[in-house]
Amino acid sequence: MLRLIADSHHSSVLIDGATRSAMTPFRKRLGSRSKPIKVLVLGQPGVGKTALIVRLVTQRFIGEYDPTLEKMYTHHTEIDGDRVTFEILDTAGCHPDEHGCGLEEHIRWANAFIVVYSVTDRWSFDECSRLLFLVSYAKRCRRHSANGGSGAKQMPVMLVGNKNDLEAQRVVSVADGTTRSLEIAGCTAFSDISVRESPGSVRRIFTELYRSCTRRSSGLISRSVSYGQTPAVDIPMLNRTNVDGLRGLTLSCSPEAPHTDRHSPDDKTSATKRWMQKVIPSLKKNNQTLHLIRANTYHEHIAERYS
Ligand SMILES: Nc1nc2c(ncn2[C@@H]2O[C@H](COP(=O)(O)OP(=O)(O)OP(=O)(O)O)[C@@H](O)[C@H]2O)c(=O)[nH]1
Repeated sequence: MLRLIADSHHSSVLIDGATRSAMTPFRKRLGSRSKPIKVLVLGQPGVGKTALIVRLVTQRFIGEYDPTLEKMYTHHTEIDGDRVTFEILDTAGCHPDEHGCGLEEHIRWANAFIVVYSVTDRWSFDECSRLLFLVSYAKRCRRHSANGGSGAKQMPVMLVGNKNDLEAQRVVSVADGTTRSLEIAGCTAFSDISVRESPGSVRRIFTELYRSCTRRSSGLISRSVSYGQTPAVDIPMLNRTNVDGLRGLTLSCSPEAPHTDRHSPDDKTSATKRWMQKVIPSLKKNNQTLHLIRANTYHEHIAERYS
């Protein structure tokens, strides 16, 4: 069994099964959060669930992971000055139809969800819909249960397309992922990343989950989309932004920054607009509005509206 060792900044412990617990020293922070955020990581076998979690807790990409064991990880970190503990359950390729899989129980246990697919595997993407449906159904049940409504709205669900370093083998486009995340009720964010190439994107996913749980991400923004920073992507780097007064999907880009798009001779702004043309129909269908915030005018909160 793989055992992870605490590093200097983020004390991280792997727990065998869900029953054993472990504590590691943690230096005092300004703020604190006593309740751990329980994150359930779902997805088909081989999409990179374990790699994603291991990347978070060790900052390493190990390459090969035990495909059969279900594992619980505890990760202590600091976000926005708060001490944060994540309990992360890796469902290890558990298929929804498998007998004794315990998926429903896991969904009940969790208060944040990451549903992972591989951008090189269409089936893993299609199966996400079912997982997202199960999660969203469980959330609705909690909301309607006698006293269970309180936390239901704060249960973020993130759809993550992994392995975008394998651009040549990509069969699920970023637009597909974005559209799916907009179509499925209860999905709060979408990210197209490479666990292997972009450790920062993994960290951003968990930061986003924490902020959603604590309602610190702008409540005005109904969805968020982000990309791992990799030269292989055929669209520019876009980040979710918190901008007061805007509803819908908000993106920021840096048109003045040197573009890293090796597939297109266009500058970032053109690439952004091209990409938006693909996404806008699905936004309209879902009554979403897309705002493009230029990074250089971001602080003045000047937005160009595309709707
Ligand atoms: N190229 C590439 N390979 C990746 C990436 N993430 C994971 N992998 C590889 O994909 C394979 C499967 O990764 P795992 O983390 O074991 O996938 P899993 O979803 O946990 O699989 P199960 O445990 O079977 O459910 C491994 O060989 C990883 O090295 C990535 O971002 N890029």
